[in-house]
Amino acid sequence: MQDVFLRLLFDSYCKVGFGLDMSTLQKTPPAEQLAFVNAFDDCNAMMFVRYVDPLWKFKRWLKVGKEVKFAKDVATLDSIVYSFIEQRRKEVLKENEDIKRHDLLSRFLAAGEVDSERYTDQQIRDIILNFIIAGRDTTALTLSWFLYCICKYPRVQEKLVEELSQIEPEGFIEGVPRGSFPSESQIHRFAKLLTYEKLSRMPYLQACLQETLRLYPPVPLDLREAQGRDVYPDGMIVTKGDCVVVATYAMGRMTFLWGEDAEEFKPERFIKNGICEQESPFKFPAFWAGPRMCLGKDFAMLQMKVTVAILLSFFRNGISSRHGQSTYRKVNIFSVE
Ligand code: HEM
Repeated sequence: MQDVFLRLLFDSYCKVGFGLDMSTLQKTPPAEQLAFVNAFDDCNAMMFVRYVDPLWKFKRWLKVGKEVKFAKDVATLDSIVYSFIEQRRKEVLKENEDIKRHDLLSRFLAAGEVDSERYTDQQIRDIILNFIIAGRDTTALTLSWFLYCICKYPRVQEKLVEELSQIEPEGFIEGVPRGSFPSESQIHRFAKLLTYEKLSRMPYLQACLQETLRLYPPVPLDLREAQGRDVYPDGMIVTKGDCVVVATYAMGRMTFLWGEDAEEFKPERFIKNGICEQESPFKFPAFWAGPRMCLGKDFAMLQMKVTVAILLSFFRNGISSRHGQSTYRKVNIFSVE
């Protein structure tokens, strides 16, 4: 499922970022799209290699090893992204209402029209790629761990499905033959019911996602370099240039923060009086805390809620009933060893 989520999120963020249908969820995506996603993934992996290889600059200068492939991948990304930018610039210049798009790229370019020196193509490339890098893997990994958790804890899955049944209390799935997959149009019809307001009124769904992020944060460690001397509340001294690591993964499992059941997947810990409470980001820093917090937090939560609502409303892991009778398709696609 992780691969499917990565593709889903890639398509989704490319749509929002560039206004493009990447179609990587298809069995055979178009060649240009495939070249883009492969170059994107390889560049991402190379960033980590550079992080741990102190000789990477030397290798780049010598044009040897992985640096050769990296340079090619960057060239592939550049040529594709710059052609998107050029295409959109032409559209924005036409000022034709019919083709006015709402993707980030068109918005940046339109803003640049007001003040033509505002963004260079390179800046726009970096903003859009950064948006996809920041959003795709984090959201896809959280969704993958979420599925793992609800398969491991069927009680939670059952409770969540019950909450999700409010979306369409009339039984949207009636008419779908038992044991068969719903059609695309049935899924689309259901997806249209998922308004922001409806999803905001689902405390258990929010709590399940928060609980997943507590136990399996997709950014498990975060680093900062101290700009000056500081003394921490426990007396530890940090001097200028020290590297400070915030271990978000470990923090999510600390019993003094979360209680003796810290290791347990228990969304109820966030629910108080029927409302899902937001923890202080300094206790729960999955999206970081302080001035450089994640800018895409609300967007990511919404994207995950929509995905979960659709998946769990149509596909479940061996749970049989809603209101006593199975009105959901019982398709065992999610199972945990
Ligand atoms: C579950 C999903 C996500 C998680 C857990 C997450 C987590 C984080 C974390 C921990 C940081 C701080 C990184 C650092 O400064 O070292 C961060 C920053 C950021 N995130 Fe996210 N993120 C998620 C989704 C997204 C999405 C969907 C977007 C964009 C649509 C996004 C955009 C950003 C941006 C632009 C920053 C940099 C903010 C700044 O430096 O001022 N994130 N995110």
